This record gives sequence, C-alpha cells and structure tokens, in this order.
Amino acid sequence: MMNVKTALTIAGTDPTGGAGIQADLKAFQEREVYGMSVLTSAVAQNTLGVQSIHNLPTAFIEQQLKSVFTDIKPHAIKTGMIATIEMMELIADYFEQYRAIPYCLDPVMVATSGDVLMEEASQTMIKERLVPLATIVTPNLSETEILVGRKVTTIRAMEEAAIEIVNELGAQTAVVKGGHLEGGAVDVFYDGNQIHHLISERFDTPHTHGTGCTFSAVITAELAKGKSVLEAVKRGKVYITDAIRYSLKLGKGNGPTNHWGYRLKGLPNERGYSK
Ligand SMILES: Nc1ncnc2c1ncn2[C@@H]1O[C@H](COP(=O)(O)OP(=O)(O)O)[C@@H](O)[C@H]1O
Ligand SMILES: Cc1ncc(COP(=O)(O)O)c(N)n1
Repeated sequence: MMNVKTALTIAGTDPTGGAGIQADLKAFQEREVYGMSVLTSAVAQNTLGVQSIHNLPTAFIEQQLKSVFTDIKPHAIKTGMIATIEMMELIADYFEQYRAIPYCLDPVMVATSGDVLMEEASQTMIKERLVPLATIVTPNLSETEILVGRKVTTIRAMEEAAIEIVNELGAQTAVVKGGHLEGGAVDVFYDGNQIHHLISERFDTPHTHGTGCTFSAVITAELAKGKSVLEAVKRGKVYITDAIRYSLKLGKGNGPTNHWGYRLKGLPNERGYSK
C-alpha cells in the first residue's frame, strides 16, 4: 500500500514564485508531501507588490475542487487568498462535507506589500463560515486585529486574541504570528487548553515575501503526515526561521524566503543568501 501523503492548497498565484500557490507547493515538496493546488485568483505580482488581480469564476473553482476530490483525496488542506464572498461560500460548503480532513486557514487579507487581497465584505464571512471549520488559523497581527476587532500590539494582546479565536470564533487552534512586532519573532499558539510561545531570533532583512504562506504550508504538510497541531506548528516555525535566515535577495523589492534554507542550517552562509 502506498504511504504517500498529499496536501492541497486553495489560493492565489505569485508569478515570481515567492508567495501564494507557488510558495505552498515548494514547501509541500520540501516536507516530502505530494502537493496539489486549486487556483482562486491569478495575481500579477512580484517582489514590489501587486499589479493586478484576476478572480476565477466560482463555478470553475468548484470544478477544480471536484477534479481533486473525486480523484486524489488530500490528507490535509490549506486555504490562502480567497478574494470574494462567493468563493468563500463555495469553499465552506465544500469543506463541510470533508470535516475529517485537517484544515489550515491562513486568513490572507492584505499582502506584506500592503495590497488588499480580499474584498472587505469577506472579512465577516471568513469569521462566520471558515474559522469554525479550521483545525488551525494562522493570522498575522493585522489579520488578527480584523478577526477580533481591536488593536493587537503586545504579546499579552496576542494571547487574548488567540484565546478569542478559539473560544469565541470556534477554531480548533490558533497561532497568532508576531512577525510584525518589535523584538524577537514570537508567535502565540492556543489550542483551547494551553498557550505556547514559539520564539526565534528576528532577522533584520527586507526579504520576507511569502513568509506567511510558507509557514502555513509547512504546518499543512505536517498535518498531512499525521503530526499533532502543536508539533506541526513547531516544525513550521523552525522551517520558516531558516527560510528567512537564508532568504533570497531576488528582485527589486522584498525578496522571497528560501525554501531550501532549512537544509543549510549550521553551514557557512558562503553564498551570501540573506541581506
Ligand atoms: N524578520 C523576521 N525574522 C524572523 N522571523 C520572522 C521575521 N518576520 C516574520 N517572521 C516569522 O515568520 C512567520 C510569518 O510571520 P508574519 O510575517 O507575521 O506573517 P505574514 O507573512 O502573514 O505577515 C512567523 O513565524 C514569524 O514569527
Ligand atoms: C496570492 C497571494 N497569497 C498570499 C500572499 C501573502 O503573502 P505573505 O505570505 O508575504 O503575507 C500574497 N502576496 N499573494
């Protein structure tokens, strides 16, 4: 019997390969999970920002979901950019039939570049329909603020928000990412029982395009392999830390993270990857 694990990402694209579906597939591959993808929006973007967005028709997204689910059932799923309410409703309806599959919800709303990737009306929908279905939700600070409806600027406020996302909004677990806070890079995890802090050094680099996508894709890959949610998040943190440590100075703006960075750990940085 084949023991290969599979993961599905439902997200938008980045033709320069640093974020979105491209980042997810690279991360799945690095974690030795067979990667599959359903496209929601084709995005013309690069390391400088988003130039244009083309949303795919909802009926076509549904067809892609059918193509996957009627053939190769994923062992774990993640969603990234879901631009419209219609797409969100479709995906929520679909997932209700597959509640046993671990689901990592990366509530992508605004890109690191500041470009809006989700229409504002969808913010309520994501809370009402998708968060309650999620095994884990992985918001950054500004997404957390939208989810809980208040400013989140301290570790204590991150803890309170993670607790609220689980206890009030109904996710099974939450990890609130502190990539945009001052000091060390601290993420706060809550599973309904315990708070955990995932702490790493902060790298002083502008090349962090796609960090959120990559982090949640690694979590998804580890969930596909049957790891516990906390173990999956710990692995995601180790992986993203090295992906930023050895990030790539490509492009004219904020370069991408290095998906093979964790393989370089402990080696001299002789290619001058970061900064
Ligand atoms: N400069 C940095 N140095 C080290 N870790 C970072 C840095 N920036 C972000 N991270 C980590 O990368 C992951 C993604 O976080 P964040 O940047 O907050 O998400 P997003 O890309 O969704 O905005 C988190 O684990 C965070 O702690
Ligand atoms: C299609 C798509 N999805 C998500 C992001 C967020 O990127 P980041 O991980 O840098 O926040 C992006 N820039 N493009």
